Amino acid sequence: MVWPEKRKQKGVRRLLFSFIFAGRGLWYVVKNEQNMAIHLAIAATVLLLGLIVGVTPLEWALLFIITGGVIALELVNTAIERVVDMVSSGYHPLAKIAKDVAATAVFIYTLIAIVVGIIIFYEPLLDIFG
Ligand SMILES: Nc1ncnc2c1ncn2[C@@H]1O[C@H](COP(=O)(O)OP(=O)(O)OP(=O)(O)O)[C@@H](O)[C@H]1O
Repeated sequence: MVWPEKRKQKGVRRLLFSFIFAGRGLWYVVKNEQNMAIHLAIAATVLLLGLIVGVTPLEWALLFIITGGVIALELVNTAIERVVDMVSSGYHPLAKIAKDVAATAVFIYTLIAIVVGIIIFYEPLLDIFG
């Protein structure tokens, strides 16, 4: 099913509606999920740190992949949580598995992001503060 306000649109306007819906989704998660605020603050800090220490183009690419990846996974995690809440009333073992697995995906990617961040920033920060 396509939402009526988008179905009416064609071409570029339809694309524009997709961006508007995506923006609403992002805004919803930022407003309602404390974890997302934390992820965004860390992403901003990491990118600022990248500017300060002057990372290479390849390192910039990695930083965007890890920070964007954590944010994208948190969005998918929230979407899964909402769908599970919508279809399950009360406690259900499958609801628990779905939410736990989705949360684990965010957790594992976050751990990987931390390791990549340490690899990139360890030496430059040691040079500055060591
Ligand atoms: N309907 C349910 N049935 C069984 N277990 C559930 C159900 N809803 C949540 N749980 C369990 O409680 C945990 C927390 O669920 P919740 O919906 O609060 O997710 P959360 O990760 O804390 O969400 P948020 O990111 O909004 O804080 C889940 O990981 C799951 O183990």
